[in-house]
Amino acid sequence: MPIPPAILTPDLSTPNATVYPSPLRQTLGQSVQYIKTSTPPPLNPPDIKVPSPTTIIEASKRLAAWTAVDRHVLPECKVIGIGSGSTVPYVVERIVAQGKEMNKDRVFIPTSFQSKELIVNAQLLLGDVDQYPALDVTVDGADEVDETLNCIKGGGACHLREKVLAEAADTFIVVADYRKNSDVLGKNFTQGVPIEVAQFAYAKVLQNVHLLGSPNAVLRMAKSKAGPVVTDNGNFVIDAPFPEEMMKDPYTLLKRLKMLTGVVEVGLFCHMAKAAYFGNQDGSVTVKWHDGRIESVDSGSSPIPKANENGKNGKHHAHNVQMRNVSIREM
Ligand SMILES: O=C[C@H](O)[C@H](O)[C@H](O)COP(=O)(O)O
Repeated sequence: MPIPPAILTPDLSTPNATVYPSPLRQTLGQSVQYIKTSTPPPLNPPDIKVPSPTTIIEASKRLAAWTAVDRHVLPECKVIGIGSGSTVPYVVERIVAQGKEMNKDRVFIPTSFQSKELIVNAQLLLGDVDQYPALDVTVDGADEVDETLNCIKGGGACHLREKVLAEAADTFIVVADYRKNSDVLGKNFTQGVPIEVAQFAYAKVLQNVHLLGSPNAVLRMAKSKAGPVVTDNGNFVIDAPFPEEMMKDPYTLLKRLKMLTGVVEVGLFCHMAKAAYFGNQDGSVTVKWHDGRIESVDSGSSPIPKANENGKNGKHHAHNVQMRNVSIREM
């Protein structure tokens, strides 16, 4: 996929609250507020050919990733966590598009072998959390996100390092396509909560996870290798589907799972994300904020980004894809 050559310095203003206070839905004891934002930065996506279901999903991922990078990977962000999964390449793509000058004094911390490769291949400076235990921002994908920004992560078995970098960052941002936008975890991502376990302890942990309410929990097996998946940390992964009632309170479930001896990390990320960006089929981006606000960023009617006119001298110029003013709508 071509990296857009433009060096963009978008209008990186944060959402500018014209707040509509009517309490439409309760989340975390707060009312949902639908907000109107200032004109969001234009996107400048490269050409994508004829839409097919796959490219619509990919376009949705890209829209989410680019919008999130434009808003949260700001010039002052110098230590940046790079998540894992199929949405994160678009995050790196957009960061690269901010230009060499912007990136020359930044360091990028990977959450996996995959994201290390992305950083190295993009010729960005690779760092380690050993050297940089405090990050400005981490941007990562998710398998599912609920109403209050709890996430299931670890579909790619990367959730231990991802959680470390999510926690270490001042700002943790999630990017995903519309399929991940959910009200209760486990509805869309049905394979279960990923639980990284020490190899030695897996059978005992599995037994305990069954007793804890997930009788169908299994050890994750590799696809092109005989035997189980082994994480970047040399551990195994258990996938544990829990009943909806338990998934409605993921924080309690997280605490119970973490108490099991042999569990290294659980792929439930509770109360961590500041915002989650979902690219939609219609070309809009839904942004769920940690305080319950839901924003809809309309980038035009087509789900497939059109060709662009590149910016010059680090400034924005006209783009064919202009994100219109944010519309307010109930969801
Ligand atoms: O272990 C993998 C990570 O948690 C990913 O961020 C997650 O699985 C989402 O990946 P994708 O963007 O490919 O759906």
